[in-house]
Amino acid sequence: MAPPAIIAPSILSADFAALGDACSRTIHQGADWLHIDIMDGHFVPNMTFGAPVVTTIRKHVDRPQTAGGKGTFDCHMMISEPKKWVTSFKGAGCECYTFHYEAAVSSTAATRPQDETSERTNPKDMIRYIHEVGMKAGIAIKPGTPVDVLYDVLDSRSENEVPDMVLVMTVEPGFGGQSFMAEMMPKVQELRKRYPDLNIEVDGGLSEKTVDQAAEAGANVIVAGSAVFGASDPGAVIQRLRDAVERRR
Ligand SMILES: O=C(CO)[C@H](O)[C@H](O)COP(=O)(O)O
Repeated sequence: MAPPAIIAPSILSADFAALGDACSRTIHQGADWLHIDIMDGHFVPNMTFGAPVVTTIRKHVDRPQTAGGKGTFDCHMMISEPKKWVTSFKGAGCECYTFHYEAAVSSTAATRPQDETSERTNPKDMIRYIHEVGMKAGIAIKPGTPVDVLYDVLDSRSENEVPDMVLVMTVEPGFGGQSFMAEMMPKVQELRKRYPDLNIEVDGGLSEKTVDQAAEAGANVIVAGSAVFGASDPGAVIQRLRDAVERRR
C-alpha cells in the first residue's frame, strides 16, 4: 500500500502581507504540511523570500510532533546553490529540505573546483548532508529531466544517502497558477512501481480536476497553491484532495 495522503498547500498563492495568519489558518483547515517555495531569480525566473521569512512564519505554526507530521515545513528550494542554505533553513524551522537534482548536478560540474564546499554538492552528498543537519531530504526533478536519473540515489546502499521524498514537477518551476502537465504521470507511475513506500510529491497545477490523475499514478503528497488559496472553502478543497489520494491507496 502506498504511503498516506499528505496535502501540502503551496503558500506561493497566499497573501504575503499576512503570511503568518494564512499559514496558521491553512493548517487549521486541514493541511498536513505547508509547501514553501524558495526561488532565487537564477535557478528559476522568479524570486520569493529566504530563511528570515520562514523563521517568522514558524512562530505561527506549531512544530510537528512526529517526523513528517502535521505542521511540517516542506521547503522546495528552487535555487542554484542548494547546499549553501541547508543550515539556515534548519535554523529557520524547516523540517524537509527539497533541492533540485539539476542544481546539484550543475554545481558538481565543478565550475569552482577549489571551493571547499563543492565536495558536498552531488545528489548523494547533498542528501547525506541534509540528514546530518537534521532534516528530511527531498529531491526534485523538472519536467525535462527523466526519472531514471534518480535511481542512483534511491537505490543507494547507504540509508543516509536515500531521499525521504521525490518531487516530480508537473509545471516548469517558477510560477503558480500554471496548467498541470499530465505527461509527467509516467514518471510517477514508474517511481511508485519501483518504490512502493516512497513519498512521491507532485507540484504544479494540482486541483480537484487534476488530482485524480496524480493519485491514480501513485502520488501521495499533493501540493496545491491556487486551488487552495483561491477557494472560497479551502478546507473542503483540502479534504477532497485527500479523499482522491486515499481512495487509490
Ligand atoms: O513550485 C511551484 C511553482 O514553481 C508552486 O508550488 C506550484 O506551481 C503551486 O502552484 P499552483 O498549485 O497554483 O500550480
